[in-house]
Amino acid sequence: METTTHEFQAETKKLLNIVINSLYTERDIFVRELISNAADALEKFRHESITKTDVFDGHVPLEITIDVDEKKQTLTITDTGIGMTRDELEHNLGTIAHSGSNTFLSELVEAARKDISLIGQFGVGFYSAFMAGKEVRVQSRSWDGSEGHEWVSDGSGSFTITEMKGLHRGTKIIIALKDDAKEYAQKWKIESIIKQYSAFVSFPIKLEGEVVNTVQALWTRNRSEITEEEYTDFYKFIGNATTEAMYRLHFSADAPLAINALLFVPQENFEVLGFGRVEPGVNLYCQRILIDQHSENILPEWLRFLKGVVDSEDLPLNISRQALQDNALVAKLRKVITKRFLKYLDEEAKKDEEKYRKFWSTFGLYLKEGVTSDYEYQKELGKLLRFESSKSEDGKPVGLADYVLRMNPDQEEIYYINGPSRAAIEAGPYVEMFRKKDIEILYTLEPIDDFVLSHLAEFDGKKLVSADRADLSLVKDEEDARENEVGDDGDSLDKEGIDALLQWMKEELDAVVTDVVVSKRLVDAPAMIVNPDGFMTSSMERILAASRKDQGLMAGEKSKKTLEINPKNPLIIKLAGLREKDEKLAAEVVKQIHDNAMIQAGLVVDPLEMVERNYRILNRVVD
Ligand SMILES: Nc1ncnc2c1ncn2[C@@H]1O[C@H](COP(=O)(O)OP(=O)(O)OP(=O)(O)O)[C@@H](O)[C@H]1O
Repeated sequence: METTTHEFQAETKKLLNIVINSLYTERDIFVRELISNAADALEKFRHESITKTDVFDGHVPLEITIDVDEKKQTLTITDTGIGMTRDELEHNLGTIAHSGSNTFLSELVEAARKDISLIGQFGVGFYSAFMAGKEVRVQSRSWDGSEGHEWVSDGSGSFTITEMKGLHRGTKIIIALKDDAKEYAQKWKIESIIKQYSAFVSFPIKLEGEVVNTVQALWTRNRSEITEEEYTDFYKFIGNATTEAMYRLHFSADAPLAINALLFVPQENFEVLGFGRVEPGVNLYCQRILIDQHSENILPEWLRFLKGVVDSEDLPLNISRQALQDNALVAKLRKVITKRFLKYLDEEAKKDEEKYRKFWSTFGLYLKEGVTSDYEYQKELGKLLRFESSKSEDGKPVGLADYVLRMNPDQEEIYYINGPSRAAIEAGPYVEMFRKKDIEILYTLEPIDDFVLSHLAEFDGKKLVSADRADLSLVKDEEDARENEVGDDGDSLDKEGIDALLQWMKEELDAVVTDVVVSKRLVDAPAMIVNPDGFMTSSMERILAASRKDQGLMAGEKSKKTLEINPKNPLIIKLAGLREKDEKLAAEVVKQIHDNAMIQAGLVVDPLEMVERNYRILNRVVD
């Protein structure tokens, strides 16, 4: 019979190399990977056979069989699943099927370097067979009934495929074990791995003729009958996790939709650990039959960190994966489950804020992503956001609902200001008036925060307002206004002096500001930059400029700012005097004040020009 020889794809060779040489401490997972592939193949077959009648070997029971042979040192895993045609064998077991295989690989290398045990979370897939096998044979026959084939490789660089007659539907994997992997030919060893990793596989696993797993869908059982241990074991199984989950939500509903959902929040955020974007971790079932693994449809993208299952009897069993995407029922399910989960988080936060804070620091970024990308859940998400504030303890962010409770009776808006750190914000000009009037202000310390709050726009009927807005309504009452206005107490400038100074400063700064005005808000600082348009905050502007630069785009038109000055500040008072004596130097000082205020706003100035000017001023000082 004709045998063809094929080279592994370059990426596959790399992967094989890693699998064989660096993952040996995590060897046990290869059993889990092969069982999970077998279960996938069975699920696929079950799903397909619902709609098709002409399936090959239709009478064969759906199960996984495992046999060990201590004498021959082999381990054999057989499934009666969907099987593979010749082409599928060549393609699926010769290349890396994952999308973006190269990124996957580099992440894998990265993970191997960091913490080998984390790699188990990703699933190395079929190739993990070579962790323990010196040779792997895959005999497979597709459910379409075409002739079966055998695939053979020692994992070094190539594989062969030969036609093989008389096979049943499904796949048999025969692993000739390496000398140092003999233990995998022992029944107890395999049994303990199955108990640890594969207890919840939804098909019988027969080890040497004996069923060793409980084939029951945990999520369909009554909550009160499920033990903590069972939940944890199930989470470990479904999330490939080694620890228990941070949060768990198990809920059922009958109307308007029949839903059974079991969702887990992991302990770690793998995206920030440097593993790239995580795949969605929730599987969609209909009456216990898997119809969409790692479903992208059942939850919004920003909940991709969740693990678990959703089962709904209302879904048509024969729905194709493509049809799921724009199925109205799936959209409804998504909405119900998402809202329920967000409500659950809010309840948990109320019960144990400390624990929720841990969740927030690990997964808060996803919820922020939700606010900026999904209008539908903004109200629910708003309650879950946390920020540091002028009234929060360092490192203990507060929620918007708490802020609202503490608001002054006459306060109508919720204020926030962006900055690189609590210390930097508190030393800056924007919080001065808030401090003086004892009004709480939120500190947005992350680049994305201002986008989040501007998308949210309001909370509990109160507008969210950045404190770098020009038209801040904070100084409303006349008293304040008067207090901050120019007095004639000799310490400050008179009205004419001020007007003249403003006029002149405006001329000097004409190219960079829209206006120079007397501030009603500054208490100590000489000046600050505010945004006249009130839409973009300085932080948002900085980030957009940086991202344009990253993308190699031309810098956008810079929006012009307004400079507010404090006529009670000694520097400003003396500036008027200096102007009379040495207008040239005074003009340099004006420009420097502007640049300083820009820097405090987190905005970019021309460093070359600014440093040169700074030296010119210093030279005069030391003269
Ligand atoms: N027992 C099997 N029966 C049928 N097809 C299989 C079997 N094992 C593997 N395959 C096919 O080979 C492909 C590659 O398997 P591999 O385990 O490397 O990746 P995967 O299963 O797609 O990804 P992951 O393991 O990360 O879930 C699978 O997608 C599947 O199409």
